[in-house]
Amino acid sequence: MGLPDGPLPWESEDFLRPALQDDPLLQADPEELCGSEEPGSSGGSSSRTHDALLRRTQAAEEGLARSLEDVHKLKLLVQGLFLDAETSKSGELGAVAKLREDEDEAYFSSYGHYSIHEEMLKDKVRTESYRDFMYRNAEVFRDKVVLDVGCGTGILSMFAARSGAKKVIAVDQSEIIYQAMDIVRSNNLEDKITLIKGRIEDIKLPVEKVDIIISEWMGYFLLYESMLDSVLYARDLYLADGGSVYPDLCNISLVAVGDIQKHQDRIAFWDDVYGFNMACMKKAVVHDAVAEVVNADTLISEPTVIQTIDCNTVCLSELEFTTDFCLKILNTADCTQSCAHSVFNVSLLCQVMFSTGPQATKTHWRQTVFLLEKPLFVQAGDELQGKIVVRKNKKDPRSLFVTLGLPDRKQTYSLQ
Ligand SMILES: C[S@@+](CC[C@H](N)C(=O)[O-])C[C@H]1O[C@@H](n2cnc3c(N)ncnc32)[C@H](O)[C@@H]1O
Repeated sequence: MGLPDGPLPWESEDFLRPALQDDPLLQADPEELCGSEEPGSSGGSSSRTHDALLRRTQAAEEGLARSLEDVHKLKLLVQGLFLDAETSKSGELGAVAKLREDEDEAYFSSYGHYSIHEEMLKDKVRTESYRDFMYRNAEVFRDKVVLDVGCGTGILSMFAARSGAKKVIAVDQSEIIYQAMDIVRSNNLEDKITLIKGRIEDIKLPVEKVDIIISEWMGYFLLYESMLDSVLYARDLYLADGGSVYPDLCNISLVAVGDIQKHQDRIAFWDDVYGFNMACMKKAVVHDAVAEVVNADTLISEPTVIQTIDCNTVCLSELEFTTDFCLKILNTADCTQSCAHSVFNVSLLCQVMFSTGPQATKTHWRQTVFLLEKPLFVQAGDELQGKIVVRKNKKDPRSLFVTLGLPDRKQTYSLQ
């Protein structure tokens, strides 16, 4: 897959101009439309704004109707403004929330199959960390209303219920929720856990506010899948003052790796494949970030944190970032790749944390490897300076582009 090449049609001003140039409301500053209302308030001006926007959408549909597709894009834009106005504390609406159902279908159908849930449930580091933090902090959950964003089989909801939550609302868009309904009944927790099928961005919860949001939203390289966007959406709309999102603190670290064997397997391999030169394939190979287990013996630097996320305060824009880093080299070697991993932390009374790093117990996330096209010679004691840029793919906001700048090179990788 190539790099993003310019804005989508509805992102360009030219697309909007013919439709909107005479419409003062749609030309208004988005901040004016958002006003200063609290998220979730059913105050008049947001719904008025919504009505007015809808009226204008209808007019736009009648007047414009360049094609059904154009009208759909316009509706999306208006819907985006409406949601901004009514729901988002920060005034931001993530690209994931704006995805059409058909654009996001493959994502949710992948979660409909039992096997992905089996893999996650069998990842003891992950699942036991969630269990331990809820069971050991039962006083935090007692009599609370809890929202589980993306409940899957319902495992986190059931941990929360067993920890004494008064009510748990479990939401998932994928078909796995039908299994969760059976699972919850089989464990006699139907009085406590309410399951709702739908995207958190599309449904209305049966309560105005929740005390706690739990979610297992973490993807490869922490941010792949962009599911954190959905958790932040839920936080801004439903979390009561003084409420908490768990896990709360996460970070992404980078470390240098010297693994010539792995490099040859993936790069030099193409020079001679059964006697044929396939070197042109290298260009494709080096742009793919790969999730794999890195042998801890091949690490040649100290890890360095490139991003810290506090789920209670982070805003959407911070999920794309640029960070300068410095890797302290410990061993003289050819640096063949860098690898990223995450640490998840739940800073409660009884703190629980786990790492997906190469030196920790293996998890289903493994590590994310960024292979260097050509190895880079480094010596013990060197400080390898670099810059990392993380951006969502505009054409597919659940996937990411990561650009790694090192002293004499720059490479962009895609995570998809
Ligand atoms: C990583 S799985 C976690 C499942 C479960 N919580 C667990 O810990 O085993 C994420 C789940 O969130 C669901 N999900 C992702 N984004 C969602 C959204 N915006 N609305 C509703 N469900 C969502 C997916 O369908 C998937 O089942």
